[in-house]
Amino acid sequence: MASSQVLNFSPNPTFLNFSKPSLSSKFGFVLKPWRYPSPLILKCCSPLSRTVNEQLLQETIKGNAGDTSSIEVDSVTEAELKENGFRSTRRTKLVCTIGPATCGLEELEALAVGGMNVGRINMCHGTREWHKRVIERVRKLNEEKGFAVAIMMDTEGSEIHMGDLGGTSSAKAEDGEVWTFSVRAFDSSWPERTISVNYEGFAEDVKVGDELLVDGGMVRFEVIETIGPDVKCICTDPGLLLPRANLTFWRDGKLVRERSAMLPTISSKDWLDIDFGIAEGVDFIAVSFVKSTEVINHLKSYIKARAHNGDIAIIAKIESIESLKNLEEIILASDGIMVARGDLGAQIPLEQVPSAQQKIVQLCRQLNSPVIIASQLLESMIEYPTPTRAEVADVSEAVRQQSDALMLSGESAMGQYPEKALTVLRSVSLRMERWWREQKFHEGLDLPNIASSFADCISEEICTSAVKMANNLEVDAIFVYTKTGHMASLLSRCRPDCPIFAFTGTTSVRRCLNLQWGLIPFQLSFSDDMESNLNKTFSLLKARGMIKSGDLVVAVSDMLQSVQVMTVP
Ligand SMILES: Nc1ncnc2c1ncn2[C@@H]1O[C@H](COP(=O)(O)OP(=O)(O)OP(=O)(O)O)[C@@H](O)[C@H]1O
Ligand SMILES: CC(=O)C(=O)O
Ligand SMILES: [K+]
Ligand SMILES: [Mg+2]
Repeated sequence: MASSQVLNFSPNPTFLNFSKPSLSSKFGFVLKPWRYPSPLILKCCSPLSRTVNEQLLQETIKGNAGDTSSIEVDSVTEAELKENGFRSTRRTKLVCTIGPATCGLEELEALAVGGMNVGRINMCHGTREWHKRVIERVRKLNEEKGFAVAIMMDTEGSEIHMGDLGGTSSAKAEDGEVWTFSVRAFDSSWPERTISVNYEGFAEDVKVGDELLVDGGMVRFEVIETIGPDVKCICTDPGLLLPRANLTFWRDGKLVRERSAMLPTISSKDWLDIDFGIAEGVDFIAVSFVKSTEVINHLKSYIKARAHNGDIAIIAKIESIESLKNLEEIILASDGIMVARGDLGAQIPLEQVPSAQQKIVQLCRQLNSPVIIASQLLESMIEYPTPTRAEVADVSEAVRQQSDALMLSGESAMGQYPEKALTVLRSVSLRMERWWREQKFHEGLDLPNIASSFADCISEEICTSAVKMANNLEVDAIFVYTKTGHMASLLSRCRPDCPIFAFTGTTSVRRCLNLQWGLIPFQLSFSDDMESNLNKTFSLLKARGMIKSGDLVVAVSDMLQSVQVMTVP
C-alpha cells in the first residue's frame, strides 16, 4: 500500500485536513493539519474563455481510451526519463517547420527523435497534396514508432506578399538595380527582374518615393515610377529575394496600411486550407496576422460545427500593430499565442521586438495561455552547422522567460542542418532550465487569479498549492489526472521545479498538452477513484522503468479536486 496524504476539496469546505497524517518516508516529519482559507473568500477576476469543451468531456466520460490497462507516452520522453531521471527532462517544447529539407519519412523521424513536439506546416508554401503527405507521414511515425508529434497548420493570411518568382527558389537583388513589382499575373513568359504581388490595390496604393521592404528589410527598394499595374523600384539595400516574401511599404518613416489593412485576416484560400486542416485532423491552427478577437471567435465556432473527432486549438499569431493593441483580448479568446517575430519586426521598429516579446510572454503566463517564440532563432544555421553566440543568447533568453515553446522556421524547412539546429534548441533549453532551477527564480513569483467560476477558483487554488508543496518538499514529479487538460495547464502556469505527468484519456488533449511548458502527456484511461488510479499508474510506470520505489509524487485530480502526497511503493 502506498503511503498517502490526501487533501480533498469539496465545493464548500471551511477547512481541510490531511486525512492520513502519516510520516513522509522521504522527509521523516509529520505534516500538520492546516487551515485552508474558505474558498468563499477567493476572488474571482476577469472572465476567461477557457471553458470546458463539452464534446470532449462527453467523449472522455464515455471512456474512449480503449484498453484500460495500458499507458502511452511518447518513446522519446520515455527514453529521456529513463536515462536522465525526472528532474532533467526538458520543460521547453520544440516546434519545427516542415519543408523540403525535412518532409521525408527519415528526416521526420530524425526530428521526432531529436525532440520535436510539434511539426508546423506553412500553407504559404507547397500544395495541399504536399502537406497531406507530410501529415500522413507524421501520423504513421507516431503510430509505428511511438512518437506523439502534434501537427500545427499555419494559414497564409492575406497580407501583401510576393509571388512565386517564376519557379526559381531565390533571386538576388543588387544595389542600384531596377525591379518591377507588378499586380499582373504571369504564366510562362516571365520578364526579367519582375516580381508579382498578390494584392490588387498595390499599384494604386504606393507613391513615388515610398520605401518598399521585403521581409521586414532583408531587401529594400525605393519606388521610382508607377505605370498602370507595374511599379518600378530601385534597389537600395541588396539581398536575397525568397518566394512569397512579405512586403510592406513605408512613407515618411511610417508603415502605410490604408486599404491593405482592410484585407480579411482569413482569406478565401485560407478557408479552404482550414477545411483541409479539419479534414486531416490537425491539432493546432495558427492564424496569421490576427488583428482582433472576432476572427478567432468566428473560426472557433466554424471548427466546433465541423470538427467531429476532437478539438483543434487556435493559435493567434502576434505579428501586426493591431494585434499588439488588442493583445489581452486576443490572448483570452485564443488557445495559444505565437510571437511571430519575422513579420512583427517588419511592422514595428526592430529594437522594439525584444520588449514586445517580453510583454507578450508575461501576459500569456498571467492569463494562462501557451506561448511560442518564433523566427530567426538560429537563422545562420540555415547555412552553417554552428549557431552564432548571439543566436544562442536569443534562444537562452526565450527559455529564461519561460516561454512554452521555441520554433524553427527556415532552419528546419529548407536549411542544411535541421537536426543540428534542433539539437542546439534542446541543449540550450536544458542548460538554461537547470540554471533557472539552481537560482531558485520561482520564489516570490505572484500570479493573478484568473478563474471565472467558483469551480475554476478551486482548481486554481489546488494547483497553486500543489506546486508550492511540490517545490517545498522537493518531490520528483507532479501527477495530474485531467479530462480536459485545464488542471494540467494551471500546473504548468506555475512553472514548478519538477516535471508534470499529465494523464488524460483523450488523444487530442494529449497532443495539445505537447505545447505546454513542463507537461509530459500520457494517455491513460482512469476512473473517479484516485486510490486505484494512483496504484494503477505506479504499477504501469514501474513496469516501464519510468519511476521507482521511494520516488515522491504530488498527485492532483480534476474529478475530485484533490491533492495527495505519495511515496511510490
Ligand atoms: N512547404 C514548403 N515548401 C517549400 N518551402 C518551404 C515550405 N515551408 C517553408 N519553406 C521555406 O522555408 C522558409 C521559412 O519558412 P517559414 O514557414 O518560417 O516562413 P515564411 O515564408 O518566412 O513566412 P511566415 O511569416 O508565414 O512564417 C520559407 O521562406 C520557404 O522558403
Ligand atoms: C512565424 C511568422 O509568421 C513570422 O515570424 O512572421
Ligand atoms: K504563414
Ligand atoms: Mg509571419
